[in-house]
Amino acid sequence: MKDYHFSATLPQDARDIMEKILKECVSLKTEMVSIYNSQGRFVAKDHLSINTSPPASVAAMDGYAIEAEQTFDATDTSPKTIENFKVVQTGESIQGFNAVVPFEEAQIEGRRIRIFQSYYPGQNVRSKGEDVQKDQILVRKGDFLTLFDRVYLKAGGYLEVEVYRMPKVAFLPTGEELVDIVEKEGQLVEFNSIIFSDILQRYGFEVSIFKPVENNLEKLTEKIKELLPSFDIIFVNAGSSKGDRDLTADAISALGQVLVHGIAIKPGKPTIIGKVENKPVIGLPGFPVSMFFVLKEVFLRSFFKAFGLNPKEKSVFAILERRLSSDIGSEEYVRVSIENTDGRNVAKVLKRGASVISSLKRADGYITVPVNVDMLEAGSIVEVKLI
Ligand SMILES: Nc1nc2c(c(=O)[nH]1)N[C@H]1C(S)=C(S)[C@@H](COP(=O)(O)OP(=O)(O)OC[C@H]3O[C@@H](n4cnc5c(N)ncnc54)[C@H](O)[C@@H]3O)O[C@H]1N2
Ligand code: MOO
Repeated sequence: MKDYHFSATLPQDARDIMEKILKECVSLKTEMVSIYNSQGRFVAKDHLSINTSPPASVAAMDGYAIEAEQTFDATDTSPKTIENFKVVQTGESIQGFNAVVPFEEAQIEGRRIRIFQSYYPGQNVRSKGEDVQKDQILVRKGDFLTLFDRVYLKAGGYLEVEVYRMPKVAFLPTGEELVDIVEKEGQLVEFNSIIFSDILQRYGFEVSIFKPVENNLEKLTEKIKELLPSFDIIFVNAGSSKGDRDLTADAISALGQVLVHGIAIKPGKPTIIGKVENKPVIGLPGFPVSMFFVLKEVFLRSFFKAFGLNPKEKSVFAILERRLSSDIGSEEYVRVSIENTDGRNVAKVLKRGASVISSLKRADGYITVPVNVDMLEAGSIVEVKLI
């Protein structure tokens, strides 16, 4: 008889198992890419600056390069006249001088200039190395490259950067009801593939989306087998719970091993972690919201940890608008919108159903309620991970 029950693995245990199989089965190669094509990639080694930027002290204004000391005590009523100066344009070296008087603040008198105030050394100057010093760390191994990391790399002398090649991942939806456009009763639009590709492409994974497979054990098993040689990780979507037509766990066991079926998280409980021919095969729940959180909080969190990656995700602190209750025994992800009221961030809890994408559309982020917490009081400060 089919077993309809699940035991749920604790979330941290499930993440540890995921991390272990990722380390065992996946290795990240590296490649050199142009700085211009490096957005959204993880750096594969520490990059130290080759250059100093600016390479010399340069003018920050168009004007006269001077020695600041010669202007000390100059005022409107007792100006100073200076003979030793050089006309410089913004960005030009001020070698031999230490300050710049903008054209509009001085009067030229033949080969001399008259100054009406004192200037300090370094005034209107971009000093040598003020932005980047030679040999300083520009980006660290594992850093997710942001726009300004890349600007910094180029300023520090790099035109190419060594990054990780992220795994090739397959997304295999299951269910004969899934179509691109609904034409008859019983059909539903397949949209989880958009969530999947967006979240993983954001971090540079090479994503391939396949057409839905029907709920047939033989067909599903065949399809997984066919994909194995070409991909590093296979994600099967839906069919993860224990309905009569939920076959993902059976297909994985037929080919390899199911290590986890059921995690104490909400939403996302029916998640499957498996291994076939030394490749991770992961069963994601069919509900879009569940799939989203499993990808973020189980798969990606474990992946980043396994390979020492820093995705630079952002979170903000907010005040919880209303008391929030949660089931003890599961780690719950609660979607919230953030509103700024009287200069303070207030987190408003949105609908909690796992099948409603409208609540994700409205959400700015989510709160994680730990396994052993059943209540967060109104007014408590919560960390909101931004979506
Ligand atoms: N008797 C039980 N039923 C359910 C349980 C349970 O413990 N016992 N768990 C529920 C929970 S929690 C979740 S989450 C879902 C997980 O469902 P499955 O992974 O088995 O997925 P399906 O039942 O096949 O699909 C659920 C729902 O999502 C739609 N779907 C599936 N794939 C896509 C896609 N690619 N794009 C858009 N929509 C998709 C599918 O049509 C279904 O409507 O199970 C509960 N049931
Ligand atoms: O685990 Mo389901 O994902 O709660 O809705």
